[in-house]
Amino acid sequence: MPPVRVSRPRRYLTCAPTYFDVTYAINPWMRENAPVDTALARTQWEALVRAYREAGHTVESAEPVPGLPDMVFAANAALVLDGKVLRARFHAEQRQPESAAYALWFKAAGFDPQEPEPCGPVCEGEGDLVPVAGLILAGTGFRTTVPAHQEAQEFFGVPTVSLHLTDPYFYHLDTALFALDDENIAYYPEAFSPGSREVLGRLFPDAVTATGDDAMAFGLNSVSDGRHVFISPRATGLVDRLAERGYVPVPVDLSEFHKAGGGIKCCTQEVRTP
Ligand SMILES: NC(=[NH2+])NCCC[C@H](N)C(=O)O
Repeated sequence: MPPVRVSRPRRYLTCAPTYFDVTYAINPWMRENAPVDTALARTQWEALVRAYREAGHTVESAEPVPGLPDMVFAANAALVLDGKVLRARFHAEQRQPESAAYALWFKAAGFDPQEPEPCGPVCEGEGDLVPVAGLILAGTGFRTTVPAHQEAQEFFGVPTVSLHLTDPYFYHLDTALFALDDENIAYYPEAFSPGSREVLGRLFPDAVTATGDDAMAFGLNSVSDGRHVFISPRATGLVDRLAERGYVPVPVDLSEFHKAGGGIKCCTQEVRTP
């Protein structure tokens, strides 16, 4: 019998897809996909918010800004740990204004977000920084750079572990790995360099690993509250493996957002307060 998994209530920051679209291409998904169905995107995003609330979580929203079609991907705007907000410095020029737009929400919500140095290293928030097991797993290769991992370590006083991503379809760490709970992760080993794979194997010998099909279906871009795993229903193999381990998969299909290279986790920033 798998263990009974226990959820912890979470606070999630999102941004409505009012201006969501694919108008430029900064990852391979954005080059290959048909136009976005805006009405369907809205319906899918509302289903995600509903699923979070039904599981007992708090969902808040930053004000969407016209001309920022990727602002719906709230995960990238910052990393919040212990109430401390490390703001993003985006790689793509088109996304750079999002950092300040989200800072307005953080200030209004009573946080004191740090002011990122204009010429500092690229850091795409929770897209590449995943807190778990007393560490921050930190992705690099396409967006966030290693100096930003060091910056995060200094800022939070939490050890960072740099992991190298090698496949452009998995350009953010959160497209290839997610935290199942405070101790364990699920990931797609082939998205990482051989050395980083070995590191993950040593740190998480009990991890759930996913296949290429599950990963391409955005199965690793999931959100877990420790019990419920909000996951793409297209990642069928991973859904089954999680259920075998005692997690409760909650299917939410964000197919319209896949066209921009994003899924459930990308649309969700976890606001961790003490
Ligand atoms: N956390 C994420 N993986 N977010 C997805 C971001 C998608 C966005 N179009 C980009 O390429 O930047």
